[in-house]
Amino acid sequence: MPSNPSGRLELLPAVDVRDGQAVRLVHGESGTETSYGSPLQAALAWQSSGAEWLHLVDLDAAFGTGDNRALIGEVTDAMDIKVELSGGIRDDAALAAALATGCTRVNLGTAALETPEWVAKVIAEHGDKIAVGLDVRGTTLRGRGWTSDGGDLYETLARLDKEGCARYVVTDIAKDGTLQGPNLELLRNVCAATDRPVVASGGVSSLDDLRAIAELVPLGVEGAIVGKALYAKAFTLEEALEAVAK
Ligand SMILES: O=C(O)c1ccccc1NCC(=O)[C@H](O)[C@H](O)COP(=O)(O)O
Repeated sequence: MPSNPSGRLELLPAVDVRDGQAVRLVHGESGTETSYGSPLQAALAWQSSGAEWLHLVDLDAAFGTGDNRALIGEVTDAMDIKVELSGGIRDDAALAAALATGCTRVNLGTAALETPEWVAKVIAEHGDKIAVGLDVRGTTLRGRGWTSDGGDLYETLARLDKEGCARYVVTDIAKDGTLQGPNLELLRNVCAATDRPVVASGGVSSLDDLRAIAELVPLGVEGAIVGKALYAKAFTLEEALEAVAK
């Protein structure tokens, strides 16, 4: 089901923060960081290039190596555009801190695997301010910064659908940060299994990749997160927005 009335694929440039720096990882693995400097400067650059969304990740919170909460708050505060916050949001305190930044929505990952009752409760309380990140290797979900196994993708999806989850952010970890192209088959399969909108994440390498994801909008893909390709200057955000404009 198309969720985006414009029929246009939304783009979410990513700023992943580790130890106060904007970084990119390969396969989401700690220790594979390439640093790209100030998260605030990166976010402001995407905003001035015309982004409607920012996908902002606290990698330290995701890996359990601390957090960048103050910096994440500063970046979110500086944005006039919509912000999706991800990374380590696993309890009431972290969720309250994330929502208090004024972000548009938060992305829960590990919690959906380890504390499903809590996730059902916050979905009921906060509706579409909550998305769930389905981070997979094959069809096995991964949690804790993608370091622990968390069950079957489609069983979890069916449970979350029943609980009223508004939206899913689907990442093929094997593709993430590799510039190898998105997993279009996975996106098609997830769209076939749920009527909720899907945000695609991981692997985008070219404008043709974005055009291929945009072809899936009628199936239910609403947006695409773009990280490494923008930092590696494979294309500009302006070119990306133009490529998916209807
Ligand atoms: O989102 C998370 O919580 C997360 C946790 C642990 C490792 C990575 C995590 N997110 C990574 C991203 O969301 C990337 O920014 C996104 O998939 C972009 O990928 P790419 O375009 O391949 O750089």
